[in-house]
Amino acid sequence: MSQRQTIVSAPGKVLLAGGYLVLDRAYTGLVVATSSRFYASVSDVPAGAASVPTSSFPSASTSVAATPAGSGRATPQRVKSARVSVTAGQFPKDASTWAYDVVFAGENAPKLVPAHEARNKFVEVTLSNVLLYAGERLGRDGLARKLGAGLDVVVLANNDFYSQREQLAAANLPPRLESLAALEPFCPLPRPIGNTNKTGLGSSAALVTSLVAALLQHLGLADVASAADRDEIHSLAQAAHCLAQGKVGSGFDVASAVYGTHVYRRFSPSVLEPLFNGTGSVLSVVRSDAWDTEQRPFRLPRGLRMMLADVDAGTDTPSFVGKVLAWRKDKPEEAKKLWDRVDESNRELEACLAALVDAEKEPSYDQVIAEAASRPITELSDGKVEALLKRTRDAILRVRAGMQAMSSASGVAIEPVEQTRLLDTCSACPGVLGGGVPGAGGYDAVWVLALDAKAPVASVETVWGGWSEMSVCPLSARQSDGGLQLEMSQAVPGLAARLSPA
Ligand SMILES: Nc1ncnc2c1ncn2[C@@H]1O[C@H](COP(=O)(O)OP(=O)(O)OP(=O)(O)O)[C@@H](O)[C@H]1O
Ligand SMILES: C[C@@](O)(CCOP(=O)(O)O)CC(=O)O
Repeated sequence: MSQRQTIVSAPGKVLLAGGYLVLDRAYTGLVVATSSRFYASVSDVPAGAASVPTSSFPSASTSVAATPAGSGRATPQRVKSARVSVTAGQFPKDASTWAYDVVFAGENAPKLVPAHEARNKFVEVTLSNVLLYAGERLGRDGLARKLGAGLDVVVLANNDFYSQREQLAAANLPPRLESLAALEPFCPLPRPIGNTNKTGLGSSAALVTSLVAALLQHLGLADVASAADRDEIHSLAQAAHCLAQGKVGSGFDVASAVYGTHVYRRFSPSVLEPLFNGTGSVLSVVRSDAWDTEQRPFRLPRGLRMMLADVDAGTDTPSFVGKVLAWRKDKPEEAKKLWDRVDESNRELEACLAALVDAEKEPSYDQVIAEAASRPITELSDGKVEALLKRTRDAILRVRAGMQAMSSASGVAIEPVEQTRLLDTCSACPGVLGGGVPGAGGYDAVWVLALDAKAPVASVETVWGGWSEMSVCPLSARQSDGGLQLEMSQAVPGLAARLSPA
């Protein structure tokens, strides 16, 4: 008999503008969700296939869930054991399955006892927080009933989340968009996740968010189609992602995984304090009135296309955030002026894109876009749409100038000169509005905003393909407006095959 299955997907992210600023609630960031998605599929373990109700590894005293406030120090009681396993479907199986027995301590608090030695912090912290939340809502017996013999979870990411250079080379394919389309969906990767190169689309945020949403949907605790439930999923996913990271970032990546493309204003980090210091329960934090995050609607205009590339400069981009923030603390007045200037450019870019969205209703809009695709943007006439395209190009250049100023002031290579050369060359192609380094910047990736037509896309691809200073490999993702989505396995190419047992 086939088991009940729930699949939820969450998009990847690109922070077009607002890197560093978005860490501060005074500023916002322009985050674009990608068409590349992360999928979490949850199925019931068939009754009778339950694990032996004791775990051989390790003892229950090493269980991983934080005990929620007020639940006491009761020793876990093995009133009922369900096995929850998570498998990263495209990675080598022996190193990519994480399994836990769920045991109950005190009144409602479920704990996870690892069933194997393999550990994955993001998976583990997410599962434990979802179960704590579910235990609080359903009570111990209610949750035990819902879990039954357990849950089998499979997570799969679109190819874009991981570098496909090796797969392309193995298939003798050049790093071009058409080659990416020739790779099989959810292409198997040869090494465990920790030894696989990621591309910056936010795999951990998309993993945590899709996992939280799929589990809550499967347990009947949320409906991803409901706006109120999405907010609750968002708060729980932010909490789990921050706990797994051991720090509180801005959270724009989790927000875009939930809500899709938008203008993001962060939550006050203090909302999560009770979880970090063990004074509050997961449910009380998720339902706290202190969540003050904001999402302003925003999308890219019709006829524009976001292109992405994974850059391999042979240089590891270290974590820049600490250094930039240290500089900001050291030079508060200089930093405030710079932050305000960058913010002005970011808001100008948002305003230009919004004005273009508004201009979509002009009868000439599509024709102007089609004609502009074969000409340098600077040479366009002063018609309404043409002028908006030129203004958008200027705004992108100003955003980049701000990031370059941040680089030289803080001594951190946010837009390194190698990236400046690449971006300037792309920006000179016909039909290209401009580009930038996403998020924290560095050597790892670039985005380009072009008119969505053959000529600009081909010109940018040619620049990338011939670039010798660094290896530039396109990603197949484009922009997408949507956030969390309930999925049917048959409707996603390659998904059903990857989900069915070999
Ligand atoms: N397919 C997957 N299955 C299970 N866990 C995954 C998967 N992909 C990523 N992860 C988890 O996310 C971690 C990587 O998170 P980290 O925060 O270091 O990167 P990231 O910022 O999300 O990277 P990127 O933005 O480049 O995707 C991995 O160590 C693993 O725990
Ligand atoms: C520097 C920062 O503002 C953006 C980091 O973005 P990314 O992970 O490099 O895409 C940090 C954050 O927002 O948490």
